[in-house]
Amino acid sequence: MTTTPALVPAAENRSAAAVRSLLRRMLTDPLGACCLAFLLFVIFLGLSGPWLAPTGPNVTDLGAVNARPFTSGHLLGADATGRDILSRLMWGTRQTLLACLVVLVVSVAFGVPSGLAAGFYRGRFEAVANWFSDVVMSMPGIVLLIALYTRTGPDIVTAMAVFGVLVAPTYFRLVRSIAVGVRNELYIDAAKVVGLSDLRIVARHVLWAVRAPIIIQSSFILAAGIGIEAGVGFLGLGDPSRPAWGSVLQESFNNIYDNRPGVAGPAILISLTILSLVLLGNVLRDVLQAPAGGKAPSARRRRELIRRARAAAQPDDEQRPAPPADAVVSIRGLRIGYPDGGGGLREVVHGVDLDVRRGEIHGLVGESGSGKSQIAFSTLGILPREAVILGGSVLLDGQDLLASEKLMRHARGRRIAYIPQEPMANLDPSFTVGAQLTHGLRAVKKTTRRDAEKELLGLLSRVGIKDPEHVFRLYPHEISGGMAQRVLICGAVASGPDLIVADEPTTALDVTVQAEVLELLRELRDERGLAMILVTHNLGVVADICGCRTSSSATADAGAAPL
Ligand SMILES: Nc1ncnc2c1ncn2[C@@H]1O[C@H](COP(=O)(O)OP(=O)(O)OP(=O)(O)O)[C@@H](O)[C@H]1O
Repeated sequence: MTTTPALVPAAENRSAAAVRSLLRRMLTDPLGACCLAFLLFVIFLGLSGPWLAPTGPNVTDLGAVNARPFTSGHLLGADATGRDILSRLMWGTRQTLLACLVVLVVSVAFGVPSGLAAGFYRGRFEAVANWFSDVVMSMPGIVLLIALYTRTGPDIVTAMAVFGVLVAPTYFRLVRSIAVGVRNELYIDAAKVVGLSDLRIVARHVLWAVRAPIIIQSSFILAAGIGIEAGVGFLGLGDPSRPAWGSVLQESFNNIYDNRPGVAGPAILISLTILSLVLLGNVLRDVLQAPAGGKAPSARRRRELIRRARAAAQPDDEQRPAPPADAVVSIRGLRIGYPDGGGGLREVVHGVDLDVRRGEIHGLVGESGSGKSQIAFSTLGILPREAVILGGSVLLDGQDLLASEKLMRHARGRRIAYIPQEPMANLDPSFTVGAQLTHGLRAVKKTTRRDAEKELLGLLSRVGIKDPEHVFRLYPHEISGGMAQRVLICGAVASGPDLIVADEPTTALDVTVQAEVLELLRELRDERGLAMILVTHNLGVVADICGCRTSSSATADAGAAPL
């Protein structure tokens, strides 16, 4: 017995659901819906041309020579030989769409596989492919197309295939740069370790990562294809026996002194199609590259969600104990939710009360996903954009930080500091340790650079960094994880905060360094009378550093397990 067959329909359902969700999000965007509707109309125009066009593409009506738009029987007018412009545009739509499709297929066929191979394998292939791409990009497209005309005659498909080769480097560069990043991800190493071939890894993981940028880029390439096809036709390089948008525009333009409004039909159609494709590309970018957590709700929607959540709250939810006088920070009735993607809200923190006193390290424990980080982030005002604070307060000196962005900004870094989980990821690799610490301190404290450096060197030594002058000049990649965490602790305490929020500060460190860092935190608490919120999974850490004073009120989504 195997469960594999059951997984296939599930995966298919998931991708069908993803496509449906993408379409829904595009259609709910008014701009996306309008662009899509217009492009569907253009496709309909092309497909229905032979049946719905008022006349054939080359039928002349000598009575209608240079007829203006809205003349009877000629909605968009007629050209100098009496051919109906609307009919020629409808017949020509197929030729134009075919030309765009050729550009797209050729450029994707050349650009995407070469970009994937160059980004994934790098080395000599990448160097050669880069060189080719640079050479191709430096070629003057229109001049090449004119030169081609002299050899092949009016062959729009060949001309657009050549244009496809000329724009292939845009895909190559895009795909290569993404593939270079993806190949270093740990899941690629994991895929190699389980024995997947390079081809399967590229097809399954790398191609998946580049799919959204390729789709977005394609709409811009299609727009460029229409422009180039129109340009080629306009220069008279198209096939005179087959109408296309560019050649219809050229005929109308040649006749502009006799029938000025006649240019309007083809010009508007070409412009609107290019505009729709470009705008659709922008909408696709917004939809496909929206943050994983989803879109932040609008202010109106946010108010509505808060109103509904408050209406649904139990009456005793609002009756909270008054904050004790000696608390540095008090959280009361904190409730946080996230839009669930179906118009509702998923509440992840359900009414948390918490007081932290001076000199107290308050352990915040709970199983993964129970909302510990959400509570910590809300005291710092750094919740994700899509988070909705449904109720409650974070009181510092009796003032609610959640009620005023100005208060929160002022408190953050000065009164409340943060020690993160991943020390390396929180240091900018482009700047030295000293530059980052000095910049951070001078952002919250009026002091000269020299004084700031002096103070920071003393603090670095205090947090256990040997030879602080040397470390001050090093870049983050030149120090160890434990040293990086000490540097961040130094940065956090430098401004003399009242409260430190430490989000799993020892998780990324090895056991010996963990113990040293915890000891350091305890010493700093004792020396400076700091209050601390310590988010952790590690009950040993809690027992060691927090004594018996741990939160018993973090009742969040997945069922916190307070001590
Ligand atoms: N940006 C987001 N969008 C939607 N839901 C989110 C987002 N961030 C967090 N959540 C949800 O909020 C809940 C609490 O997350 P949080 O990160 O606070 O958990 P945690 O207790 O800190 O977990 P861990 O110990 O694993 O870090 C989780 O169910 C999570 O799925």
